Amino acid sequence: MKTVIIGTNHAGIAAANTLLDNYPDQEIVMIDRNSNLSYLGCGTALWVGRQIDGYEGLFYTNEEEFIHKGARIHMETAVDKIDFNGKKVYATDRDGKEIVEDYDKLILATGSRPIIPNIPGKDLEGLHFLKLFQEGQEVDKDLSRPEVETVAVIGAGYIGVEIAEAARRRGKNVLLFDAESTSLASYYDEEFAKLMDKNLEDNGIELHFGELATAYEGDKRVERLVTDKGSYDVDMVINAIGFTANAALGADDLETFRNGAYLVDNHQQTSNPDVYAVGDCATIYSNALQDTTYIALASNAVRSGIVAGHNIGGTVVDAIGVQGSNGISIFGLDLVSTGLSVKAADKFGIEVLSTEFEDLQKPAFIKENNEMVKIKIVYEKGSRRIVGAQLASRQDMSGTIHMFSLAIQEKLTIDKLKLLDIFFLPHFNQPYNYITVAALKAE
Ligand SMILES: Cc1cc2nc3c(=O)[nH]c(=O)nc-3n(C[C@H](O)[C@H](O)[C@H](O)COP(=O)(O)OP(=O)(O)OC[C@H]3O[C@@H](n4cnc5c(N)ncnc54)[C@H](O)[C@@H]3O)c2cc1C
Ligand SMILES: NC(=O)C1=CN([C@@H]2O[C@H](COP(=O)(O)OP(=O)(O)OC[C@H]3O[C@@H](n4cnc5c(N)ncnc54)[C@H](O)[C@@H]3O)[C@@H](O)[C@H]2O)C=CC1
Repeated sequence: MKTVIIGTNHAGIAAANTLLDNYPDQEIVMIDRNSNLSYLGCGTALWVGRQIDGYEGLFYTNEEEFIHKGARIHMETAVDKIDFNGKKVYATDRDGKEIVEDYDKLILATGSRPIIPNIPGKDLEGLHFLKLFQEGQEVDKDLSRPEVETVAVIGAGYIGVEIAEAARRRGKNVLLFDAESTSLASYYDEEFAKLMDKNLEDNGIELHFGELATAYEGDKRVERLVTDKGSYDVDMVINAIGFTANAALGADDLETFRNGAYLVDNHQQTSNPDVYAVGDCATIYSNALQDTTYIALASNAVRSGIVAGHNIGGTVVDAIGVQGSNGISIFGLDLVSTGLSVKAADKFGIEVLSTEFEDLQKPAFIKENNEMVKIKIVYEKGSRRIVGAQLASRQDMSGTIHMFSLAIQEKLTIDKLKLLDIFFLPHFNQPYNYITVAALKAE
């Protein structure tokens, strides 16, 4: 059987490796218009901010590995059209030559692309987006120019906050804009987002929230950013206002979600049984929402690629849904969340209650490495099942959010959490630790 995979980044790679490592009878063809693959975008802010030596370690595989495994791979080759009835993919390679690949099964792993602010001045130099490795290189080059003193970042979501920190670490004046009233508004309730806002301000980043960019101004290169509240002299602008699914290739032939992403079932199959979609170009099931949604994360891209690979290979594997777990670490402040915030639950019409607590991670007699932790647990009013959790600390709490991710997945109630067996050792936590106390406080 021959499977063609369009898109060879995190989702396409996971699907290809699953097929190549487990199903030797499979013929695999991979196609991507980019010149590189497996780049960890999450590392861009780290190397641009000089927190890691360079970008070399941010690629975890390469073209040769797939050739070695027996795949055929066309890089710098853009798919222009798919004939879903004739089961053929039409592409153009780097020399302008047409490539035609027929398929038995097709995997769409075409990912996402940045949303472009629809405002005047879009053709000026000095305007950046941050999706591809090449775009990270451009941002890094611009930041290296001494005449670039002031940087505007539009969008205070994950990318915007991370790249604002990076530009600040490079000694630039940084203005961070967002349409919402706080940073990270899609992921955290206000009392958590405001911790990040203060952290950003304490590190010299100028916040402009509830402010919408209306124009880029300048001669050849951007010189001013105009918003609905003012006009700011800037030397470069980084746009980070979200991603949209790259689903144009199948939009006329496959069922799509309200945001244009390919609708898939729990085998990653689209409305065409021979066509699968994975990663940022596809929908995903949220266990918190108990509904189909869209969450563009590498963690989801990898898992959906694995599910598609096994189902095509012949092993029935059901996707188990996700919670949208995510985390961010900025100037030493860590925020992690999973499932729904109260604000997100309200937006989706889910009636919830919440319980909060804040305490030192360990007993006060532990003087070293003992930071405050703030926790909020969100649970559904009727069922009392946990639907979300948020944590903030200068200490690593990723293990805790993984536990809450499982709790949401398994529909654990807040009442079941109250007496959960959580070990005590003063080196690690308190006898009454913050999870237990927050749960015990729940009404
Ligand atoms: C700066 C940044 C930081 C991030 N940090 C994190 C993080 O910390 N944690 C996290 O979970 N997620 C993070 N993400 C999100 C994560 O990178 C994406 O969710 C992930 O890349 C999705 O993988 P994908 O393979 O589905 O899509 P993509 O990575 O978008 O890859 C799609 C591929 O398809 C190719 N393609 C598209 N159309 C065609 C066509 N017509 N012909 C040929 N090839 C085509 C593209 O060239 C691309 O290589 C970050 C993203 C960015 C930009
Ligand atoms: N640590 C992590 O897990 C990371 C995850 N990612 C993922 O990559 C994807 C893309 O990240 P982002 O681009 O940061 O998207 P995002 O959705 O996280 O943030 C977009 C931000 O732009 C704001 N915005 C939207 N339109 C605007 C406008 N016209 N003017 C001003 N602000 C506007 C929104 O309010 C939002 O805060 C997301 O799915 C994100 O989860 C990215 C980086 C790190």
